[in-house]
Amino acid sequence: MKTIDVKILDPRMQDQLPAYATEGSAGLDLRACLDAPLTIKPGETHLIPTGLAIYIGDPSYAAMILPRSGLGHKHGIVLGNLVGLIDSDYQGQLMVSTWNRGDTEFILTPMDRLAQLIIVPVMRVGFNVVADFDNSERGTGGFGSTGKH
Ligand SMILES: O=c1ccn([C@H]2C[C@H](O)[C@@H](COP(=O)(O)OP(=O)(O)OP(=O)(O)O)O2)c(=O)[nH]1
Ligand SMILES: [Mg+2]
Repeated sequence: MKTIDVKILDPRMQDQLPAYATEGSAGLDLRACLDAPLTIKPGETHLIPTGLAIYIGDPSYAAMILPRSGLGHKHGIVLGNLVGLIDSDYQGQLMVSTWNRGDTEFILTPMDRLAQLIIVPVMRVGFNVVADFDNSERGTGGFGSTGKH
C-alpha cells in the first residue's frame, strides 16, 4: 500500500490515525478535533480542525474531503464547500467546513468522525487551442439531450 506523510497536530490523534474500516473502503474517516462539544445551529457553517496535516507530495494525486452519508442524510451535516479538494502541495491542517443544512441543531462531540478523506489520481493537462474540434457523437448536446429515461 502506498503511504503518504502525515503530521499529528493534535496528540489525541496519536492512537487513532484514519484507517480504512473494511478491506474495500475508499474513505478514511476524519475526526472533529474539538476541545468541547459544539452546537451547530441550522444554517451555520463551522471550520473544524482534524488534528492532522498530510503532504501528498506527488502532483499526480490529490485528496478529497467528502461528507459521511449518515451524517448528511440523517442529520443534514454536510460540507460548506460541498467537496474539499486537498492539493498535493498542501501541508497545513486538514480542515472540514461543516454545514448544518438541516432544520434542527446538531451537537458535534470532540473526536466524532465528521467527514471522510479519499485519495484520488489526478491528470494535469495543458491546453491546445483549436478553432474546431474533431466530430464526436454527442457534439454540443447536453442537459438532457439524450432523452429523459
Ligand atoms: O475542505 C477543505 C478544502 C481545502 N483545504 C485546504 C487544502 C487545499 O489544498 C487548500 C486550498 O483549497 P482550495 O484551493 O480549494 O481553496 P481556495 O479558496 O482556492 O484557496 P487557495 O487560494 O489557498 O488555493 O485548503 C482543506 O483543508 N479543507
Ligand atoms: Mg485554490
